[in-house]
Amino acid sequence: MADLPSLRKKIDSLDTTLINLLNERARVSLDIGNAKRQQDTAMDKKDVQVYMPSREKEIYDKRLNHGPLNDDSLQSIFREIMSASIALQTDVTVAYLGPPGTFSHQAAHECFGDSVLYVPQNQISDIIDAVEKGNTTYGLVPFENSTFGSVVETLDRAIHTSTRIRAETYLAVHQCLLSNSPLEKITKVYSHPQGLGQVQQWLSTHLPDAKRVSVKSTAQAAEMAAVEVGAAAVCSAICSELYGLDIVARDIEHGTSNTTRFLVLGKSSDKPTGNDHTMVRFTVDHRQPGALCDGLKVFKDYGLNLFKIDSRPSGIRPWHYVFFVECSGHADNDNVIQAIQDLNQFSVDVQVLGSFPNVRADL
Ligand SMILES: O=C(O)C(=O)C[C@]1(C(=O)O)C=C[C@@H](O)C=C1
Repeated sequence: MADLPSLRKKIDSLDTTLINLLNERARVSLDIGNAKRQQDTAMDKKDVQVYMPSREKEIYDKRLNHGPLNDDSLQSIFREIMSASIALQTDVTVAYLGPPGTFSHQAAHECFGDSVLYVPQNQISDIIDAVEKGNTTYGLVPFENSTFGSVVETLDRAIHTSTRIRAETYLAVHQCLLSNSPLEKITKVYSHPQGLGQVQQWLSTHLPDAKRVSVKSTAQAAEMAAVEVGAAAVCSAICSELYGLDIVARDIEHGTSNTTRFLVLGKSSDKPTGNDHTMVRFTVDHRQPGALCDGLKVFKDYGLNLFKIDSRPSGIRPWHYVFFVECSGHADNDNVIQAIQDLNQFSVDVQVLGSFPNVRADL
């Protein structure tokens, strides 16, 4: 084997080649950005889409990794290459549920990397407002958790939105109990309702008498617990350093594989990849017997698989609901177009909330 100085010389030379290649790639990315702007002259320049989940999936899927780097390491490296790439094409901002240290912050970072600007928002509806008003390029919202279910704040705001889903991303969620008081002195526990829901069994066993207080986010809970004796927060371990709190207990979520699914929102969806999902929102006239059943049957008629159904009160009158349905396919696919057309016969206010590449290997 060669000696250390000559191996390091080899690394130096490879680094120079890598930097040159990365800059060559960056120049092509700048050209892509200009081509996108020229393609759609009618579009407000601000609205040109630089984040292309369909293209990223293609890049990740076709990469032939012969090692010794493992796939996860390579994925992280490419994540940062593409983060720098989109930031070259335009100034990208991503709104997320703040303050820093929330699981949303981590999910946004895993999706967009280091080179974009993250803008914390006080509540989920503010994220959607920011995308709608054009105050941010993209927004990331929590959609559902594998343990505690749908994030109702997201659904309720999604009843009235002109934003479109552009991508989905999943994050493994490990909840911790953070406090500057020992467990036996904790009388109050702050968290987002999802955080409290995911750890309710643990709290019932270990802190049955502590008051549970819902706040706007897990990191806000940490901020509050940091200035109150006897208070704790259910949040990410990252908040320990960020807000100066001790980790009293780790991994207190119920069950295994606690995972949260997030949606990336923008002004438009991306193009089909061949493995996409579409989210549709509609209401039915419940005085018409079988209206919901007939509405759902159209998906079967066109060979579309259904993955998720949610309903939320419409806010129009009591016992009137808005339905959210997630099906296979892309809104530009013929069978999805036809299914939506038929759905209009059985329901009102049908709205496609967006199509996005499916990133789950099991679907
Ligand atoms: O192909 C594009 O549309 C690009 O903008 C280039 C590029 C890349 O760097 O490869 C950049 C960001 C996108 O999310 C996907 C791909």
